[in-house]
Amino acid sequence: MTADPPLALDVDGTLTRPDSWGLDPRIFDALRAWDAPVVIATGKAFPYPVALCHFAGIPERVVAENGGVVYTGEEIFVTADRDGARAVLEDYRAAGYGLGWKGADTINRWRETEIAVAREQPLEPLREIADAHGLEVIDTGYAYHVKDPTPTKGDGLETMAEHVGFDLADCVAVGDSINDVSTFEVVGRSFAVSNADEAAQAAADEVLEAAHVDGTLAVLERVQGTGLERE
Ligand SMILES: O=C(O)COP(=O)(O)O
Ligand SMILES: [Mg+2]
Repeated sequence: MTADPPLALDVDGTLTRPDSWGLDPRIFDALRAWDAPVVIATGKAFPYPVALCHFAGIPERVVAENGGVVYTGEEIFVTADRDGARAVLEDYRAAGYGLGWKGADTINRWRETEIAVAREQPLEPLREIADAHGLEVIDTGYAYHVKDPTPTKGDGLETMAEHVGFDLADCVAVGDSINDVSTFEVVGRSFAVSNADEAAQAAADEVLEAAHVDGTLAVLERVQGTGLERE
């Protein structure tokens, strides 16, 4: 029997609706029907992709916080610490800036290894301060992430593949931004949705014609049943 290939899917810009914010509901059935490991690889804090898997009714296999936290469904790996990002935030605040999130900042509340800053905040001083602390700022198009240059989503995916027991050469990835480049570098087949940023488009094996979840659903249709032969 031919199986489906393992998947590594980004969330924002990749599983979301083209016209507005939030997941496109069509993705739930597609993920649930998938006959191979599905890894949600995101820059979002750990609980978000766990909840996505939970409500989609699929095993919880997540690479969160751009690789800082990996949950294989059995074991949690936290491979970065947050002290550096905290120090950057302190200096950024001392310079008169802030995180920029409204309400109780649920974006960062459960984040364990990095800090996300709203994109309305000034980027240059954040970059300068992060640089002075040996950290980087990546702009996903949804937030500025203050993080260690490693681990990356790709590193997290390697941990996942090793523990779940699939081959990354068989894995298909879809993403939309610079934080997906490391994913694209470690998988067998990579696709950037048409709304992807320059870095993701350049790194992907193929840039799709369709945007957001329409692009992702088109990939799923195309690669379904193209995994390894199984007994
Ligand atoms: O958290 C972000 O900024 C983007 O999230 P994503 O990696 O799922 O697209
Ligand atoms: Mg994204």
